[in-house]
Amino acid sequence: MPDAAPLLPYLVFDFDSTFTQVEGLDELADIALAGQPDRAERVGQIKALTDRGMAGEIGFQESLAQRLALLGANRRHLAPLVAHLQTKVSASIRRNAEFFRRFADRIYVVSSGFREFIEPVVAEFGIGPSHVLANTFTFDAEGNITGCDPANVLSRDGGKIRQLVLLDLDGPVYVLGDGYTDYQIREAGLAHRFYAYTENVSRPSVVAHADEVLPTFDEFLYQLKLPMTLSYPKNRIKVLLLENPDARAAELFRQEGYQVEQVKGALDEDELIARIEGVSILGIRSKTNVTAKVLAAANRLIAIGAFCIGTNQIDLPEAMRRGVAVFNAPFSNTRSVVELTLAELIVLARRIPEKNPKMHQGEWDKSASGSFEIRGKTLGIIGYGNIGAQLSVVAEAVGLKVIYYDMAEKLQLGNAVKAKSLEEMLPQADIVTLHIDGRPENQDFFGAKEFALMKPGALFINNARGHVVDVPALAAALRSGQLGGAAIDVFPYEPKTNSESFESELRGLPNVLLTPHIGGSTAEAQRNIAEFVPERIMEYINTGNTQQSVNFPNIQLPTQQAHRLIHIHANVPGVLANINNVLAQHHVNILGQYLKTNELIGYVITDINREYDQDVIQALRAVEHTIKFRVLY
Ligand SMILES: NC(=O)c1ccc[n+]([C@@H]2O[C@H](COP(=O)([O-])OP(=O)(O)OC[C@H]3O[C@@H](n4cnc5c(N)ncnc54)[C@H](O)[C@@H]3O)[C@@H](O)[C@H]2O)c1
Ligand SMILES: O=C(O)CC[C@@H](O)C(=O)O
Repeated sequence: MPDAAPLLPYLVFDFDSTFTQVEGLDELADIALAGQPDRAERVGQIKALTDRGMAGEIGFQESLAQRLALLGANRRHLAPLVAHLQTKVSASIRRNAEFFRRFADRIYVVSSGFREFIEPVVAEFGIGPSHVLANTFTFDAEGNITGCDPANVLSRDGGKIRQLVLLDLDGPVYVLGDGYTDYQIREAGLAHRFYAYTENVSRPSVVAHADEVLPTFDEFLYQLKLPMTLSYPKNRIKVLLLENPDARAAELFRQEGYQVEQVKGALDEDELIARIEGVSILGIRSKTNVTAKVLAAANRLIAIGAFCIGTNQIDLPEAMRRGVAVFNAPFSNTRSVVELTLAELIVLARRIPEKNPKMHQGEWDKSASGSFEIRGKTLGIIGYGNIGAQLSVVAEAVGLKVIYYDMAEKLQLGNAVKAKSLEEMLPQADIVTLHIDGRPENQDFFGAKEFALMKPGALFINNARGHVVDVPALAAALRSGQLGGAAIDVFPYEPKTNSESFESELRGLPNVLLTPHIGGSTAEAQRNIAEFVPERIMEYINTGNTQQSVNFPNIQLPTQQAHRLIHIHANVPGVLANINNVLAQHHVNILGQYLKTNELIGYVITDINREYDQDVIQALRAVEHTIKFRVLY
């Protein structure tokens, strides 16, 4: 980017809750009052006074005098305070430390806080003492803080205004701060713009008066086209979370600085199309179908997070064609499904689905008829993937014999025996459980023919996907007694929200346990998923690494001191050569490059040695067959 120094206005920064995430005096009180019985109460009083002062409810001088009286601080508390504040610099300011060092002569920190702790904190950012305008403490002979220097204009009401008059800056002035006194500089005509800085605190009375609101410093740099560490402010990234994933997911995205919007249930195609514009990250579970039409309407979509294992609800090839990476949580709820399946096969073997409702109706039906132990029985597992294989181990531990069938070659665990076909397996199994994935080819995978091959009176479990079983055939097998019972957690159509009723011909059939798709619905699984998926997506957005993506070539390139470019293109010959020709024509040196392709797309991460200019970016975007191009940093 070109050097913006001559164009840069003077930037006047507030310190407390703007440059740093906290209020210096509040933190000093916390340190000074450590070990005192009334610490919490006094710190609370000091914070309340700070807030009232910042919101303009009481005069600054009055707020300061009252706070200092409560403080009881000493000179020896200042060193630990500084060390603490150095760890509390606002994230986006620390991220752009280079900007501060480069333009330090245009930056002033004007604060009603105290020079004793501000100077050492901002020094790390190249801002020298002459560009720090703040109060100074007064001390008694024992080093106790007694007050502040009354001669300093900043100790009085309207102090920041007077300070700006004294500064007499010879160019446009932009003020960035979280407090009312920062806005007053603009109100007094001493600044051209006031930016309400809300990264740490957002005060309605201040925001209401702002020319612009800045959720981060990146946003300021982006708006003014100034050099910045990120290529795009994180606060502009919109996340839409559907189907209520664990609250941790929204928390992690918000911590990253993204805007998060949540919808409790699933959305149908039209509803999603109406919401998807401007969304960069879409989070769903198993009930929202992300179709080609939805993807066509998604003008800013970078990634989709499936907060579950299954991804059959997403048009993965179309997402790929549009350069949208999809991530899921392939193992986070595996154990939960295994435990449910184990419980179900015991419960079905004891005909509990029939006995429990009878008890609730007052009927005592004590009988061993149709009940059996699972010890020594044969469990047939269809689909020996993550869930099927783990179930195999647990089932053997409780005395079941395991026979499994999978279309792919799988590592045989324990004493499990592989069946070459369903025809070989089904007549042998006392209980059959499905754990295949939901790919479209598996539609009606298990139907009348397969039920007929099972042992008469055997049990059937489907915790995989609803559409892989022919439900009318299942109902017929249950009614005829060919099946002794079934546990079903997944259905071809599932209600979108808890307020929609559940319709199925399986309702009311004997020894049938129906559950509302809760195989993975445990606190542990949901928490694991809510961490796993956002972490993968943020890693992709921040570094370009596609590790564990279900539709993108998986690339993991270590970060290095470089600028990183991400290029997604149709997998046709010559694209990489064209990218490298553009870089060579612009004299850009490649420090590292990795290309991986799959059947539809090519994905290239390129690390380059110097700041890119807009011409290179435009030329790279124009490379034929480009699907998406992103500059990461
Ligand atoms: N009920 C729930 O809440 C819940 C929770 C998690 C996962 N699931 C579902 O469970 C299923 C299994 O999950 P997983 O993590 O073990 O998946 P996985 O991908 O690890 O395993 C699936 C296995 O099925 C095999 N397979 C696919 N189609 C087959 C076919 N036609 N014939 C034979 N084998 C076939 C694959 O080769 C693979 O080994 C998925 O459908 C998933 O969506 C449901
Ligand atoms: O929680 C869900 O909606 C889906 C759970 C499960 O089917 C999965 O695919 O992980």
